[in-house]
Amino acid sequence: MINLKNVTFKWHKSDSSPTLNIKELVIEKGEHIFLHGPSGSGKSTLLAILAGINTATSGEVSILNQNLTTLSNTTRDVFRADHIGYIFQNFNLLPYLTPIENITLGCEFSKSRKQKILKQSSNKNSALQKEAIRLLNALGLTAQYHHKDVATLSIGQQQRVAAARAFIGSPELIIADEPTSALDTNNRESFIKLLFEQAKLSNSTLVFVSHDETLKPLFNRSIDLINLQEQV
Ligand SMILES: Nc1ncnc2c1ncn2[C@@H]1O[C@H](COP(=O)(O)OP(=O)(O)OP(=O)(O)O)[C@@H](O)[C@H]1O
Repeated sequence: MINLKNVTFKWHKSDSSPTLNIKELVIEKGEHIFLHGPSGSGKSTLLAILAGINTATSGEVSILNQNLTTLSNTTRDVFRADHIGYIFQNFNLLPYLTPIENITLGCEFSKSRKQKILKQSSNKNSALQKEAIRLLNALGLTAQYHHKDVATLSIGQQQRVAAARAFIGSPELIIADEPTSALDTNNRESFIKLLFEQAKLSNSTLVFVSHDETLKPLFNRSIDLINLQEQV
């Protein structure tokens, strides 16, 4: 599913040492990975490389057998929209749209994700909306909030919208960057369990970043970025 070989990444050519220096990273389809490491160790940088938002300075980054380093920027953007759902640290939702609008809009960027939903539905007009509502309910946002502006929702509620947007159209890979940092421990665990349920339903691999090591036992495998990095 994910294969990294001899990957380095420098933010600037003049940097004396790379931010990332990873000899090998293999993640299998369906794994739920907990990625951790101290602040500044490069977790968000690595996620941006996996998502093709940034490109490796050297080495090979292969996702679903596609070497991202050989793709043009436009093709990489299409690849990301088709295969990757990203839950951002600050959610990146459009504040004056409703949860349903935010989620269905996410799907407009990928023909293949949209098609997956339309294929399973007899009513093509309402299929995307229905799927958005199913995901919001499954992720714990009750109907009374589905049509309110996202800006009026709490952080925990916005987080559920961001997760639903990532999952719509069942992308193969879900990347989550510290999405639980604003929640208390009980809510973190229950949110992660809901993420796992959706990941299972859509057969998605999950890479989840957090500082909070108490969450580690919930996952199949944890990766410490400090151990993964080659010392230079
Ligand atoms: N846009 C950028 N331009 C230049 N340097 C950057 C940029 N973003 C991050 N860095 C640097 O890359 C290093 C790794 O940052 P990154 O955000 O990946 O760490 P992190 O492990 O996700 O940290 P945190 O847990 O605090 O979110 C840091 O030294 C940071 O200063």
